[in-house]
Amino acid sequence: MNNRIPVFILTGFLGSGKTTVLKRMLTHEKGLGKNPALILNELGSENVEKELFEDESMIEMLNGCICCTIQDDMKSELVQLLNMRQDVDVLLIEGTGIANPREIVEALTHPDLIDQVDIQSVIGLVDASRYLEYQSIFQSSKEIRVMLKQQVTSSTLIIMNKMDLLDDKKMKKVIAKVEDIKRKDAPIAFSTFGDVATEVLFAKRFQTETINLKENTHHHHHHSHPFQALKISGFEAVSKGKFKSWLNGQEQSLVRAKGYVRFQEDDTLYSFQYASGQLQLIPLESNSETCMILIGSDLDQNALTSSFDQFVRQIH
Ligand SMILES: Nc1nc2c(ncn2[C@@H]2O[C@H](COP(=O)(O)OP(=O)(O)OP(=O)(O)O)[C@@H](O)[C@H]2O)c(=O)[nH]1
Repeated sequence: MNNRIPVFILTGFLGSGKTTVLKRMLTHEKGLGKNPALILNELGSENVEKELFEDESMIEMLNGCICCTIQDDMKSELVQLLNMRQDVDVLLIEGTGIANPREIVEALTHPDLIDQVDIQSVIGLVDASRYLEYQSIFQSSKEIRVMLKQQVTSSTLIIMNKMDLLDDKKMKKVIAKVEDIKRKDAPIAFSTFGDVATEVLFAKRFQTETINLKENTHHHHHHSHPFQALKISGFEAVSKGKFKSWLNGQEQSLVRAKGYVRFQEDDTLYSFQYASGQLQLIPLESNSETCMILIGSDLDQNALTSSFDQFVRQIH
């Protein structure tokens, strides 16, 4: 008898589209009358995307990264969730943009869990519009190249996302690079906003028994991530134009930003997403405090806060 819960792991660099795909998967599963549970692992100290998943069974894991600091927490919370919620019939896990999915696989194959969960697929999102740049901008950082490579090589399905943001020539280059390192049996699906066919998305592509992580990939080292997440919160309504140009002006160090912002123009609270140099705003009916989570490499909190003050907080 096999009643292990199917698990899908979503991996991919910061802003590549994991949450976008996760939402599609949730909608699909719920449409089938299933009861999905989620594990979201955010880098910042607050999960600003919470409102997207209000009705779900969710374990939030903040302030860390599944792969190094809270792997054990994930394991014990998951055991607890599965004991408490006998009705969960599919589990979706989204790692942070800098998680090594192999470590998530490692946690899921722990003796306490292995009999309860059945990994279906490691779905790797690639931001096609930024793949080449990330490799070249960070040429000096071996860690980033290693991280991107780990995510691609561990994936059993690659989703090349953000196809709307690049031309054919660049696309060919990205495909060639990814083809070069991915698993031979991992197909590539091309997408815009994660619009991948559900048969492709939900196919079982992972065989727990054929991957021996213990021998190959587990390292008990304390590596430091080259990324940080900074939170700036409780600021006044800002000018929309200034906010955009401030974000664009941080191009050097800022890879990703998200949070809640209020604009002087209409005094409405927006949930914002900033990735690939693009700002997306969704108006909310909520009184949440404004906050910004900035994710990037070698961020200087003081410099960022004071520059934010200068450019955005000034009310003229
Ligand atoms: N233009 C464009 N934008 C996209 C596409 N897919 C996702 N986005 C946007 O990119 C931003 C980041 O997408 P998410 O799904 O939140 O990415 P993520 O991988 O979960 O990001 P992290 O939380 O940083 O790990 C959002 O504003 C999305 O709406 C796409 O195909 N094209």
